[in-house]
Amino acid sequence: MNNNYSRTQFIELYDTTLRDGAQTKGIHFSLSDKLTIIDLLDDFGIDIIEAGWNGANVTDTNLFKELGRRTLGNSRIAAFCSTFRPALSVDSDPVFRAGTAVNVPVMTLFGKSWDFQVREGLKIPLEQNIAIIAESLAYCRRRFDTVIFDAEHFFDGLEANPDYSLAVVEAALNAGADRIVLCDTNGGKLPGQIRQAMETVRNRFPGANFGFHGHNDADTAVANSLAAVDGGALQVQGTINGIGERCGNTNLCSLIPNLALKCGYQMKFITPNRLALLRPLSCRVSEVMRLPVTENQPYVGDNAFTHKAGVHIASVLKHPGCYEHIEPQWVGHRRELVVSEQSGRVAISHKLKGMGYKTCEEATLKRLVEEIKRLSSQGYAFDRAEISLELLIHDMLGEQGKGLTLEHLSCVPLAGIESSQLFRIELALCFAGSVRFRRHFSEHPVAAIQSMLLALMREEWAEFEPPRIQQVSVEALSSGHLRAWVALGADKSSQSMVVTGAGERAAQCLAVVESYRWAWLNARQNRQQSLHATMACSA
Ligand SMILES: CC(=O)SCCNC(=O)CCNC(=O)[C@H](O)C(C)(C)COP(=O)(O)OP(=O)(O)OC[C@H]1O[C@@H](n2cnc3c(N)ncnc32)[C@H](O)[C@@H]1OP(=O)(O)O
Ligand SMILES: CC(=O)C(=O)O
Repeated sequence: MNNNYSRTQFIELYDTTLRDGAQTKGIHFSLSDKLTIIDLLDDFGIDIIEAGWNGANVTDTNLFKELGRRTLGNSRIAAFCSTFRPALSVDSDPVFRAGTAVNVPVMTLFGKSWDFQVREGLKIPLEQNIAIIAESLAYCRRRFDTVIFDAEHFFDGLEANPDYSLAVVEAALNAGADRIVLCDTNGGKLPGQIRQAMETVRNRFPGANFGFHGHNDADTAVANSLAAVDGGALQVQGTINGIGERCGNTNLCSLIPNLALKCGYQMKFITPNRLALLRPLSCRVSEVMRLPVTENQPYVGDNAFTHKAGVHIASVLKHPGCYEHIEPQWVGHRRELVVSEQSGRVAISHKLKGMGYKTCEEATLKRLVEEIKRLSSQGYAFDRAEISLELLIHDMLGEQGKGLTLEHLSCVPLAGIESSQLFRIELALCFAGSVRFRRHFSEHPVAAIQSMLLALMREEWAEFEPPRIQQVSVEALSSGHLRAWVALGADKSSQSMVVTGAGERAAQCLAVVESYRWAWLNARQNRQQSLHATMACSA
């Protein structure tokens, strides 16, 4: 494995998490969410952060007011807006006027570069669209340090009517655009097509600066971005975790390490130390978006360096390079080896060592492997249930009764959230004195409790009593109380428990969790596990 930072060319990173990312179904940024993400991107070392569209919604309007007063350490802020609308003018289009009335260094305008879109979307003559683009860009040229033109649907346009698409690019360059960003707006292109198109524009406009904006509808956005860079694009646009309209945008969490580690491109701020902030960045942005990072997401997902197959684990323990393409710490991740029905003796022996067992006889090891496979065939899943696995191992090695302790639980309203509807809930479970399970949830209390209960069920409990946990739901009552159901039996109605929490919101959360603890104790009484809770509520 080679950590290869060798090329001298700088690639400019343009993040559109807060603009194209905000176009994702289910994602809604508040003002403080946007400010938090801007700080994270700035610390990480993104060159340009597209913050939103002034005037398009209240949050963005307030955001640009706030941004006008701030300075960032590394990044420059871009505002996004369309060219003025055909029936209006630079002076009379209120959307264009508001969109460009911002105190930021970079202005990005998007315009049509596909004749079909001009005819069908704008319903105007092709020449008029070119005039609108030129005039809108010239207006911005006089007001901003950097002006970027996003040529929407450029690749579709180049295929359909190359003369027209290239004429749009020429007009944008002549009007003073610093970068022409070629957009695969419908996200259907493949790397070979992007490479060829890049060659065409580079030959036609030598010396011009191009960028690439890719969508992931054919699952090729990252590959297309790499092809664009290889073809001469100096700027790449994308989002954290690949969010964005429809199937999303180029995932910067994959693209950045590919550019740095695989292709040897340099990015102004992305040193090896900064690259090691990639996974924390991805997780933190996810947390702000209240969406989990997809587990199998390359580089940053939970499973990116998780080994499950017995054969893989046996080799990785000899040399990680046998089944890893880079070292996890380069992107701020860690290696994980999990035990399951896919394990052999090596994986389980490794687990035993980690638990402090110095030796284990071959016959015992074999018995453990067989028992794990037997239980797995009944629906137990140990790869997500480390503590359950450890309880089983202790039992089988004659050390029953080692306690499982709920050590710490706190529920704190998140500072700086204007709605004050969000809580940060922290939960730590200790087993045999060391913390084995820790989770943070930053959510509305109802959602947070659901997540917490489901996580507990999935990871710590359900494996021992698979049929018994049927459903958990939490509901906010109009009285301000929370009501929780924990359905314990095969027949959901017969053993469900209803608990109503009272008091302050944080205390309500704790009341519900306490009720869950009660359910847990009842469900586990046959196993005689002890559960002690110390709860702290700092609300
Ligand atoms: C490729 C991309 O991802 S572009 C992303 C664009 N982002 C968004 O749309 C999110 C934010 N948008 C909004 O909040 C609203 O759409 C606004 C405030 C921008 C505009 O709202 P409205 O004025 O009510 O217009 P509406 O959204 O209904 O329609 C968009 C208008 O822009 C026009 N338009 C679209 N592209 C362009 C362009 N490149 N140049 C000029 N006008 C354009 C459309 O033709 C349409 O006008 P029409 O109905 O007269 O044909
Ligand atoms: C500009 C943009 O978001 C697109 O063309 O997809």
